[in-house]
Amino acid sequence: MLTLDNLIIEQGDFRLSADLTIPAGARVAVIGPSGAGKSTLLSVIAGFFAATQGRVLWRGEDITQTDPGARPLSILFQDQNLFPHLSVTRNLALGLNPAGKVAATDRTRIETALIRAGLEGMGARKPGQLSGGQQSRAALARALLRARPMLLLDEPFAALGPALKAEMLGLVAQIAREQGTTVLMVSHDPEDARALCPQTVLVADGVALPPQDTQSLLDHPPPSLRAYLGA
Ligand SMILES: Nc1ncnc2c1ncn2[C@@H]1O[C@H](COP(=O)(O)OP(=O)(O)OP(=O)(O)O)[C@@H](O)[C@H]1O
Repeated sequence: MLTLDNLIIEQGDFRLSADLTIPAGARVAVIGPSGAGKSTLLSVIAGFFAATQGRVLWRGEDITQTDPGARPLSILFQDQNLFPHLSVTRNLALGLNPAGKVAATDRTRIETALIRAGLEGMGARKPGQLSGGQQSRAALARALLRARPMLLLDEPFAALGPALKAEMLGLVAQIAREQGTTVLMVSHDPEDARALCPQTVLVADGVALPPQDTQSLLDHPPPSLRAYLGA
């Protein structure tokens, strides 16, 4: 269970509050107007940005001051996921061990993760030698390998075509089911939310609301969401 306990997040004039709980193993979309604070909220959970007030708890344990690398989560962005100068295998190895040494047992696990992500035999390539979709797969393979309890997704598949995006979302859902992962996914596409996330956190008007049913939220959007959806 992820708890955001009376969080106040401030950034210049921007202010966002969040007081909510996400059950362990839930798949939750984070949607709301541009600039509402979705990415900032994920940054606070990941530990890249400190809230002004309040606490972040995982399974009741206060992780507010925990270093990003020691938090029980992986995060995927639209870009900046892979180190361009390292091979795919070494990029994945960094997910297992920050020193990046590839032990023999790790090699087997890495190859298995690559196969799962549809990248068999591509471990020696640099990210620049992969297509955009293959780079997304490699980043997802690294998250799969890390097997952290939480997966934060910040529009990671936005640049992909519809078929590839659907495939990647399917892979996320499969991994999340198998590993019992709690998924929080920022998306600008309501259909992504419907496809992957039964629950949604609406971020609008300075507040991140507790998760609510995705279907009924999108079918009956409040005014703050209606304008954004163009509904
Ligand atoms: N470094 C910064 N200093 C001050 N304000 C910032 C900074 N970075 C972002 N902001 C502001 O914080 C607010 C939240 O930004 P954030 O990127 O979290 O929104 P978002 O909901 O993810 O937007 P989008 O959907 O457009 O990606 C915005 O109003 C933005 O202008």
